[in-house]
Amino acid sequence: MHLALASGFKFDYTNLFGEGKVTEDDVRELRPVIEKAHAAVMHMRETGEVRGHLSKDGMPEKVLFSKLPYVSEGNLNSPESIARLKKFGEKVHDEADVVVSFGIGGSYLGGRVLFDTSCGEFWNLRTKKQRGGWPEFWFSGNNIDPQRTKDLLEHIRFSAEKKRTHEGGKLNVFLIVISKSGSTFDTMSAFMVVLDELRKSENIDVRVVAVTDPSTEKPTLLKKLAEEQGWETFAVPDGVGGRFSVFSEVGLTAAVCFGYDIEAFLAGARGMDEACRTPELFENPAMLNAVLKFLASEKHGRDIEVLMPYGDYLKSLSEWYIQLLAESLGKTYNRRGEKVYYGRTPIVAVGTTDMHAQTQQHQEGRLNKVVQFVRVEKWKNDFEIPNVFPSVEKLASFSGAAMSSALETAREANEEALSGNHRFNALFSMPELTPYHLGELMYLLALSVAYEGELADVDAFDQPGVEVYKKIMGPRIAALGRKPSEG
Ligand SMILES: O=P(O)(O)OC[C@H]1O[C@](O)(CO)[C@@H](O)[C@@H]1O
Repeated sequence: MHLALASGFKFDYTNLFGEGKVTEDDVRELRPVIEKAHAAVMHMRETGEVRGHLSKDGMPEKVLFSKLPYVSEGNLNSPESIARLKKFGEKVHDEADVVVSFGIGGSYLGGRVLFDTSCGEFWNLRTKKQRGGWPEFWFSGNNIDPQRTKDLLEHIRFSAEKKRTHEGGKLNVFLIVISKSGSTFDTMSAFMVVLDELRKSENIDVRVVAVTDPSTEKPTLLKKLAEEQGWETFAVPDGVGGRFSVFSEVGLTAAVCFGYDIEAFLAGARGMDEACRTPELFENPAMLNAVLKFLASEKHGRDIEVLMPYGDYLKSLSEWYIQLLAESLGKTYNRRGEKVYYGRTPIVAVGTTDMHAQTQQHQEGRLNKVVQFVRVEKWKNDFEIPNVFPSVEKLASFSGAAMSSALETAREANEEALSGNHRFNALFSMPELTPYHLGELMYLLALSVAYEGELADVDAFDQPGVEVYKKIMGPRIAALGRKPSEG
């Protein structure tokens, strides 16, 4: 049982729907709610209005992420804004040796997915020439970690020294600071440490680019700083929450620094958005995904979702999804103000790695999980496993197999084993690991949480829970600082 798009993207829900799983009766019973949810999501698409959604300051706020895939005049992503981003990418290509992107949560995770899936683990170990002239690209500000900050600085200083010795001239470093609120401690503290240290080096030329809320009414601290210091800026548009911002200048500013095809990525998101306009449940991938996962949780107690892509470079997709699902749907109150404690718990897993770690739990632990597989059908590179030790029968037996086929065989075995023991699972299948198909998948997941918010009647676009610890932490961190009397 699967839903396939013309692009080749598939959602296979055979092991999530049917006898002993989410049943036709479950879906039938929910029909009126599903219809209302679809009408609400269509309304959100057209007007940006989501019933009951308020900003952090308690003001009505539009939800506009579903506009982002559409690049046209007057839209959040317009031909001019895309051209400007690409021009910035060209400047980075021509002038930067090193880029460091500072951000956390939505200001980090989406860019990380784009980086990992296109550049991989060894990007920064290659020479500039091997990278096609693109600079090194590092992330920072996604933790308050003194050791990694020191290691990053040491690496940049070392590169500067190397450049001075071999080529002469200064190392050109671009620091991209991404923060919608403009004052997130983790991001800003790492940025200030790195900026301050790099400025001390005479071999390094530092340029800063800020990505923040562009509102002039109540400018963010980062916006004010950018104005004061004359830094170039890009925008986190109003109405686009961090966890939905990979389709905006948040994800795209980082992406153009490593030559990512941002237009193909947005085209994939657009293709998925168009596919999700139909009111036919079994033809609408985001609605179907949300309905099946909601019912699996509410009717069958499967309220944990393990997002398990097969392939190392997709691990960050799971990490991005953690924030999307957790902040969007983990809510104490529904929109009627009743205590519901809603929220399916997301778990990161990677195949085949976690088959040797988590699978025991998935296979035999509590019957409370849905394992959501992600598969790449055709890999850009592949290896045939060679017959290196012909006399060792066991090793010789699988020689000749392609690694990609073995990877899929392992996934299928896991799927069959889980299904054979009443373990709910499903599969998103990407024809290839391209920006287009990644755009489709990430957008499907983003729109899915909009549907699920409607089904559960919770506000999927706020995150009041994260303010609680911030209120405790803020004054305590401030108290650690130097007092004015201390100079
Ligand atoms: O972009 P900002 O404002 O620095 O926020 C980073 C992240 O912090 C959160 O506000 C949670 O604390 C997320 O929702 C957000 O993605």
